[in-house]
Amino acid sequence: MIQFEKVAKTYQSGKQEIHALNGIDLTVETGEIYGVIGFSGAGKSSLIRTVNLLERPTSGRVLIHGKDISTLSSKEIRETRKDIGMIFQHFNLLNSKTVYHNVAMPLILANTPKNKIKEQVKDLLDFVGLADQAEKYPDQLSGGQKQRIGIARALATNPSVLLCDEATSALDPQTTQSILELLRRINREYNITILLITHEMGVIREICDKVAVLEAGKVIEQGSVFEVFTNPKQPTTQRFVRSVMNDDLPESLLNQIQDPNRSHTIYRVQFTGPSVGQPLMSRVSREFNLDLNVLFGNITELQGAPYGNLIVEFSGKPAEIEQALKAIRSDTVKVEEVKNYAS
Ligand SMILES: Nc1ncnc2c1ncn2[C@@H]1O[C@H](COP(=O)(O)OP(=O)(O)OP(=O)(O)O)[C@@H](O)[C@H]1O
Repeated sequence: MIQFEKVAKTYQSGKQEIHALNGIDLTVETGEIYGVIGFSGAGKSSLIRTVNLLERPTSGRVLIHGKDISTLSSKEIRETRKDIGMIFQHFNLLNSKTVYHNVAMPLILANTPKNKIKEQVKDLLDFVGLADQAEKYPDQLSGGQKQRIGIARALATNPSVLLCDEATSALDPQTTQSILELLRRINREYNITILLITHEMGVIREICDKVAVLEAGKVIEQGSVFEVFTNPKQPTTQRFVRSVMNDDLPESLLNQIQDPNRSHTIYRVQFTGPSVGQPLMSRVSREFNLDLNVLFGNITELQGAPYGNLIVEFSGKPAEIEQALKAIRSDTVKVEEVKNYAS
């Protein structure tokens, strides 16, 4: 478990103070994949770097498995660092060393016997799918392969926590997908807690259990990925969710929705879980004698559960529309009027 308690970080840049983190409270439970998202400068790197003391908080505490890391002795810090692996956007590999040597490095530093190192590096390279690349140098590998080496190296000391600093930001979408799958395997098979930072909401949707949105050094929204994606409250969160939920309407429809003189009312209908796939709209249309015009619709999967999203134009008598909305709404179906789609 990782706990941030009122964590603040202020940098001194000449005479100027930069408040990168302004009182972060966040708990990452053991076994979770927790994503922190934010635009550039939000404070993501500063936050993740406090976990392994690459940065020390100016105030507040970071606890790992209940222990305040700022109170540890140098020996305890070395031990704690072995328990926390980290991977980076630009991989941070030693280009003058072979793949084998890069992965072996943390074990060499920990004075592990040579035959054990050999055995462990073989297992790690097998796990990341690069057993046949041991004698190559990083420059001879693709970005995805380099990140796999970074992951193997991070796992060498058997950590219980893995920190991922924009680990897929330098990779193409297909390679990103395969690295995210590998991270999910690491989490599921070894029960390693993963804290990742990213500016890509797709990464959060793909593998995270929980998400926190960071803005100007503050957590502005947090919760399960399902909750945050289906009901984003803050404008910044809404922008991030929009960036991946792909419900952009064509320009002509947007104009129609935003026309203050339009006579029909437009609603967003969100279905979750068992309600997805039921012929609710056609039933309501028949029952209440309404014309329903579906302007947009998609079904996606969030954390293994289906989630449907429709933008529907309702035309009919206001009293009947009101009745129909009442009939549609339930625990798993949310309806709200779309007043300004672009906002
Ligand atoms: N060592 C430093 N000295 C001075 N200011 C810094 C330092 N590191 C970060 N900052 C500033 O702190 C703020 C937060 O930076 P940080 O790198 O944590 O954000 P970020 O969300 O990770 O951004 P990015 O995605 O661009 O890396 C920024 O204004 C940045 O310029």
